[in-house]
Amino acid sequence: MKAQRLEIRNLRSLRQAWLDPDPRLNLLVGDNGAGKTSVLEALHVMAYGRSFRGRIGDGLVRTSADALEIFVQWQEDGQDRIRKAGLRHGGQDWEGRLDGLKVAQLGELCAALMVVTIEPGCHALVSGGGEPRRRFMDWGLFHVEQGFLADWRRYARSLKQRNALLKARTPASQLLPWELELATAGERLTRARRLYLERLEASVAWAMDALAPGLGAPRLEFHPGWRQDEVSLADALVNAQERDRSLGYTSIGPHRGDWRLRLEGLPNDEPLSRGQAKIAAISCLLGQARDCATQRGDWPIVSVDDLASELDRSHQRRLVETLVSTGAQVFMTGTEEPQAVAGHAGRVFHVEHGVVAASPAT
Ligand SMILES: Nc1ncnc2c1ncn2[C@@H]1O[C@H](COP(=O)(O)OP(=O)(O)OP(=O)(O)O)[C@@H](O)[C@H]1O
Repeated sequence: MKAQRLEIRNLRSLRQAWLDPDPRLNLLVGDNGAGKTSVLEALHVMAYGRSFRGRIGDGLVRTSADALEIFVQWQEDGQDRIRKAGLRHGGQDWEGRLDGLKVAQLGELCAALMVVTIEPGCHALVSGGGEPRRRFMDWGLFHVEQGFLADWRRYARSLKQRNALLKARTPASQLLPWELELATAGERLTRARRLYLERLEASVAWAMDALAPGLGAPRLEFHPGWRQDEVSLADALVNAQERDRSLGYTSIGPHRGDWRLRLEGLPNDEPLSRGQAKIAAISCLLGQARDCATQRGDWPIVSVDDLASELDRSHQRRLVETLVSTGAQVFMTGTEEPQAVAGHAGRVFHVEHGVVAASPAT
């Protein structure tokens, strides 16, 4: 995917910004607090319905404005059709348009535009809690597996119902229909997640080999969220009823599913440094982008916020060269032009006090 036009209004310090990006590497340069990350947040919001720095309601709308506005025009690789998405979001209320038509759900915009964001906090993907890893799996499946979203919604709906009944201490017989629904959708979700991670391993290995061969071959170890090797989800839910009733929520199932990155170069699971964790996480994200490209014939847009954060020069160079070799469109921020980017940037944007200005690449 190649963004041809990006317009942003009232997002943090950006009152109004327009960018006509290069189809390859775009560099956003400026001092701390200038508004570089906010440009990447705009792309991320359109692709995920939230920022990588929190929800839209949590300070994304410019102080004194009612709502932020984002417009993206892009073309999918190998397609003539020009696509356009617009979003106006006030933190609660929102309006979205896709190719000129009003959308009923934010998910329609998220399904259209694929963006993979590499940001300073992304090391949490390998060293943090399960939530970002579940989102990672489900984002990949959402974009490459038809039918996954329907199963995911079915699961989320029945989980909500079961939890409400548990809280109300409803008799076990009334839980059963929801448990059946939960188990059917949950087993399907789990099968899709397992197959996805098995396939993804090769793409993560490709990225790891390019970025940090010393860490060795990766293995993505799947945890379904219950003892799937011993019992079906339907039986596990019945077995957990007593405990869940006292807890007031469903304690097992795919909503507790997870995966862990295991590295051949660290056979005893020695802890990774922050920089190593970041490189490992970047490898997972790049692997995911490559899997999308293989499955859909179209690379997602890749955003890299603060290239220099946690990465030494050699890893910065490896990352830039790997990204350039894929042909993906890349947006990258830095307080100055990183050495690793020299000669690669198609367009440089200078960001100062919330104003974005393009200048020819040097
Ligand atoms: N809701 C808001 N309204 C107005 N300004 C805001 C709002 N939220 C944040 N800001 C301002 O926007 C700026 C943050 O911009 P951003 O994080 O994009 O900068 P940056 O160039 O990426 O900085 P750094 O290099 O430090 O990461 C800060 O100056 C901050 O005070």
